[in-house]
Amino acid sequence: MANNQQISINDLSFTYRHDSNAVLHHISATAPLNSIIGIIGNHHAGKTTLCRILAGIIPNMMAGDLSGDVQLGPLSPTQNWPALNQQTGFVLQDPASQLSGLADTVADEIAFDLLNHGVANTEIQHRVTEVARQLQLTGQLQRSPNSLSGGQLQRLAIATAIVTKPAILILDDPTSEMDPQGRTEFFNWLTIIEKTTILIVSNEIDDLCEIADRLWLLVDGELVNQGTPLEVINQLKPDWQIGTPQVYQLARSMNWSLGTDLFPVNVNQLRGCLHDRHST
Ligand SMILES: Nc1ncnc2c1ncn2[C@@H]1O[C@H](COP(=O)(O)OP(=O)(O)OP(=O)(O)O)[C@@H](O)[C@H]1O
Repeated sequence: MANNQQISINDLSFTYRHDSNAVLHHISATAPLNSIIGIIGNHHAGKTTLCRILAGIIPNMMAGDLSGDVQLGPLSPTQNWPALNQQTGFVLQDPASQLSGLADTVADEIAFDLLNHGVANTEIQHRVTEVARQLQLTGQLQRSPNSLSGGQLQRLAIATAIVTKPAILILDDPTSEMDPQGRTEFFNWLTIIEKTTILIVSNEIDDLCEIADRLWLLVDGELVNQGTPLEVINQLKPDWQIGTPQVYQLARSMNWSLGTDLFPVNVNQLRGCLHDRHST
């Protein structure tokens, strides 16, 4: 039975039009709304395809053979896409491709969707200023989007996605062009967004293990595991070829396990583990 408080994917399979092989095979997964879900996997595992389905781009804008069921709370990408679309911000792998191309300045680009929604001017200015501050674009507001660096473009794409305050944020590899400091700041910032369900594809396994409530692990189009980062990283199989966080590598090499025989995957867990060792 559908649960209005969770994301649930039930026996989802998908094949792109004109292809004979399925990209996603019988995927079933759940997670609570308002949590952070990291989607990880090997090369061409189907992570982007899953994001497109969650955002409703498949099947509403890209065709193919889709079976199974997807619910994001009360809404479904196949049955209630207009309503879901209104509540969803999506950041594509290629940030430039999601900009309007019509705005002269970064400020206008961020304001674009708000203008289309008929939001009042004072509110638009307030939100643009706030989002630019959060994403460190304040100094770029009067520049042309065409003049931005790759990392700044990614931040602009994120700004345009969050300025409408979506309840669901789907981020497909949003930090690939950011420098390490910008990336860490971005991941930290995700944890302070309230009342938002965040689904994020990323190869930055260290950062994901710091912030994600759950990980979904895709290998060759199959969901091979889901759970907390602690569970999923400790249950990796070598032939899946998934990178592990540095904390985990260090803890394994030093044999610093948590009481449960699991090795820590983030700094807090490592701290707890070292504290327990010193106090026994
Ligand atoms: N628009 C499309 N039409 C046909 N096939 C596609 C399309 N987009 C992706 N594919 C194929 O689907 C498979 C999964 O691709 P997808 O981009 O979803 O995986 P991914 O895990 O995000 O990949 P990456 O590791 O490159 O980020 C690949 O074989 C890819 O070639």
